[in-house]
Amino acid sequence: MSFKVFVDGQEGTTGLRINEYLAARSDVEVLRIDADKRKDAAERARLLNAADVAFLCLPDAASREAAAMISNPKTCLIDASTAHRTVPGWAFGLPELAAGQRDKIRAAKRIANPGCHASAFILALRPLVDAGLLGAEALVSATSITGYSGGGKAMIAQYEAGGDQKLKSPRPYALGLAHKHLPEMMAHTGLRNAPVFMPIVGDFYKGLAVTVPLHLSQLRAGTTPEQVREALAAHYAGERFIRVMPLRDAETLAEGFFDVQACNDTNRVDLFVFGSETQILVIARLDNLGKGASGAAVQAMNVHLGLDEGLGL
Ligand SMILES: NC(=O)C1=CN([C@@H]2O[C@H](COP(=O)(O)OP(=O)(O)OC[C@H]3O[C@@H](n4cnc5c(N)ncnc54)[C@H](OP(=O)(O)O)[C@@H]3O)[C@@H](O)[C@H]2O)C=CC1
Ligand SMILES: CC(=O)N[C@@H](CCC(=O)OP(=O)(O)O)C(=O)O
Repeated sequence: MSFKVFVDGQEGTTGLRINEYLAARSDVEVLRIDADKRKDAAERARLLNAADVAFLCLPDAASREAAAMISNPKTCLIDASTAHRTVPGWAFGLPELAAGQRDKIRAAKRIANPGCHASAFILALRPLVDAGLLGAEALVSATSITGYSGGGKAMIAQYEAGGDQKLKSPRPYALGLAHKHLPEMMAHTGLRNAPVFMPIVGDFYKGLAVTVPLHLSQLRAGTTPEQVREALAAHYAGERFIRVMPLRDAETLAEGFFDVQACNDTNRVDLFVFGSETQILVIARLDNLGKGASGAAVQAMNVHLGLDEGLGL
């Protein structure tokens, strides 16, 4: 059996990558929109409603518009934008989030794909909240180092034009402390306070690592770095796309520097715990266009349709 799939926003960064994943598959038929009609509402509505699964790889406003165009009750939407990630009635497309999340994705006709920074942050902290090591009232901070493809076509063009000296060094942003991923970071970790979150974009195409620094005194009394690592390993036991690295990963420590790009071209998330007697760093690394966007969207489709979750990588 072949499923009909439509990518609304097929010419964009996330849409193109989804199409690359789908091109290798014989179990899906991709419905294409003519390039000159890709913003034609009637043609988009026709294809959205002809699809078993439609990916929305659009700015937030266009995603909301697309969602309102659906009249076919069988069409499942997987929205890569920020528009629906904490909206009731939309399942959060992160199968590894917690027990039961796959069932929600299977049952839903509306799936919100997590944001790239948010996926890494949530996967690093949700197990610690669930295990009672980190209280829901905890005040945490996080940084994220990301490649420039996270900013879509406009940012890619800016970096690839070259010549602007400012773009050569890493650039912290979201300095208004209101990054658009904060609501989903809170909603899906269970943390009641927004983290102090500072993303940093660098002069490389893709790859992302979120770091959460914690004093052990912020965790349940007596918690050790070993227990933090164990909580992550227990939460993700059997998850094919999540790798919990050994405590104080020797290879990284020997290298002396953290490689933000080592999950590129995979759908994997690597979780690290580095620690001293009093402090830890929890780091989650992913490809912002893999598990941070397009890979995650295709994985969610596979879960929804009851197919193997592998992406043929
Ligand atoms: N890049 C990333 O790493 C990630 C992106 N996302 C999210 O995914 C969504 C898409 O992002 P991304 O692919 O990076 O963005 P891009 O800017 O690369 O692509 C967006 C595409 O949408 C098209 N578009 C805009 N408005 C409309 C409309 N009304 N109807 C049809 N098509 C339209 C654009 O057309 P045109 O070609 O004319 O500009 C463009 O091709 C965004 O919401 C983004 O926040 C999520 C996770 C990661
Ligand atoms: C470098 C860069 O600008 N990154 C984007 C995040 C891209 C992403 O994954 O998130 P959305 O799906 O929510 O757009 C940002 O920080 O806003």
